[in-house]
Amino acid sequence: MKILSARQIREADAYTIAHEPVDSLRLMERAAAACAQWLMDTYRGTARPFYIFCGPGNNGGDGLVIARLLADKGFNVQAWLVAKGTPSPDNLANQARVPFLQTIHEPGEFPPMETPGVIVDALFGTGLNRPLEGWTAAIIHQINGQRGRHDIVSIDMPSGLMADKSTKGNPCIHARYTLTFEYWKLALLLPENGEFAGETVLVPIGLHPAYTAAVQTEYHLTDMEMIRTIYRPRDPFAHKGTYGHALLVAGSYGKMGAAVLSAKAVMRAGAGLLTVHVPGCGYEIMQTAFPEAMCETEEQATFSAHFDEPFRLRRAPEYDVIGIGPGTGTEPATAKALERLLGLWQGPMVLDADALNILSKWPSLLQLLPKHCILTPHPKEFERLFGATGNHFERLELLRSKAAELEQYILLKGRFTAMACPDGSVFFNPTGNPGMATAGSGDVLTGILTGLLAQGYAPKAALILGTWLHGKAGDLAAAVSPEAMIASDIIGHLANAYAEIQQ
Ligand SMILES: NC(=O)C1=CN([C@@H]2O[C@H](COP(=O)(O)OP(=O)(O)OC[C@H]3O[C@@H](n4cnc5c(N)ncnc54)[C@H](OP(=O)(O)O)[C@@H]3O)[C@@H](O)[C@H]2O)[C@H](O)CC1
Ligand SMILES: [K+]
Repeated sequence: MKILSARQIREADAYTIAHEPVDSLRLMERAAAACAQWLMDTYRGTARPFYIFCGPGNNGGDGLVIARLLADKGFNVQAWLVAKGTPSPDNLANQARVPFLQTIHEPGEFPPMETPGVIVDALFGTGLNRPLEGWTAAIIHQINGQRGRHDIVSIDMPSGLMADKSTKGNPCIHARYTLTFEYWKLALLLPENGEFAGETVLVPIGLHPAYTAAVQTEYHLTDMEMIRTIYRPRDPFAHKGTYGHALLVAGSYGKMGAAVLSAKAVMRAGAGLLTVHVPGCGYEIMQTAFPEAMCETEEQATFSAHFDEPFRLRRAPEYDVIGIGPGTGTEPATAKALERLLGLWQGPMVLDADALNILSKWPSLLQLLPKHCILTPHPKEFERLFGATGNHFERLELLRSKAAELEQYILLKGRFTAMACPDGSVFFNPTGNPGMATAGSGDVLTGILTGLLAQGYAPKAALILGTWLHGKAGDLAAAVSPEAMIASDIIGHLANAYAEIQQ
């Protein structure tokens, strides 16, 4: 699913009006009707009144139409025009059709709204072109002050957020729900805005599909159609060699759990064969905890500078992919081992956790990486690798530029994990939940990605499919209890996540 900028959304709007028998007033009617329907479906039977705040532009116009449609259906509705600036023509036309419309001229006129109800925020949408200040900012603060008593539902965007620029630190509505039209907006996917958007609901309003098909965008949200295109069903004549041989380098004294979790995920993702390379202290743990994996060891409790000996150059061609990092530690000897490994190996690779921490301690190693590896930092690891940024739009830009410059796939973990590709495109992943913020969750993702690469998925396909599977399995695990779920539960639900693709 493409993510469009505010400018592209305006173009989609204009294209639809030019190529369909629909004018802008009717398009507003369509959008508002979809919102009114959602509000009725969600709040029917609650007897909650609707308090609708309308701005001067077309977002306010949507609010006016919503007010009329809800009132026509017999709901208890009050609507206010927050009057500043010249209204748009479609806004003006709809003002005349809401006889109960009142006007707020200054913050002192903010209404009492005694009965707990639903505040509809239709102040500003994708037309917001500068931060809110002065008395509009004061109205925003007053609405936010009502959060305990009323649900706040924002139309298209929480007022105060710009669709594709940072508004960090500026006044913004804190919505419980955001009903956004037709396309996801970049701002709704970035963590700095998570507290404002609440739960985002995508509301189709019938914009012309030809525009969407043709428009070029760097940003995408993974959807089921994409996942079904990537997923390859198994060949009935397959044998274990068909699905590749992965090498996982993981674990150290006290951190063998990371290696075990990651190893299980490699196999559950579908790899044919797995060898796990662990320090000697982990041999029995690995063989006992996960007999499906082969295990090779070295003497030390961490990886030694002689890592290339057990790994052995002559054996390198046996492997289809190497996953490295979970629980390895960042001892200088382990860094040396990674350096040697990079001298031996130029195939597919996943680098996570301590492998990334080693890269940030010794950045020259970044240049030794084979092209098109997958790097999976969480925000702190990302910052250690590439530096801090002022806001999450800047961080996204840094992610994109580093993926292009280094010719690597870089996955930045978050609610909507962002996956940057060397060609400049970025895919956001919609699956996952806060229950996955639990120890070992990242080790499982490393295993899944390694397992998919082993099977011959290209890095971009493995990245998009693997991240989706990880989040989906997490969602299935969290369905029982997000608090009680642990990383092993994600592995336990991978089969069901695959089953969702096949439905
Ligand atoms: N996507 C679609 O196809 C459809 C979208 N709809 C709705 O339309 C809005 C976008 O409407 P638009 O009129 O372009 O913009 P807004 O309503 O969001 O805001 C414009 C008005 O706000 C003023 N403005 C902008 N920034 C500020 C600010 N910081 N402080 C105060 N006022 C501000 C602006 O005034 P100017 O002074 O800049 O001229 C405008 O008055 C979209 O979000 C949807 O809700 C359609 O209804 C259906 C199709
Ligand atoms: K809004």
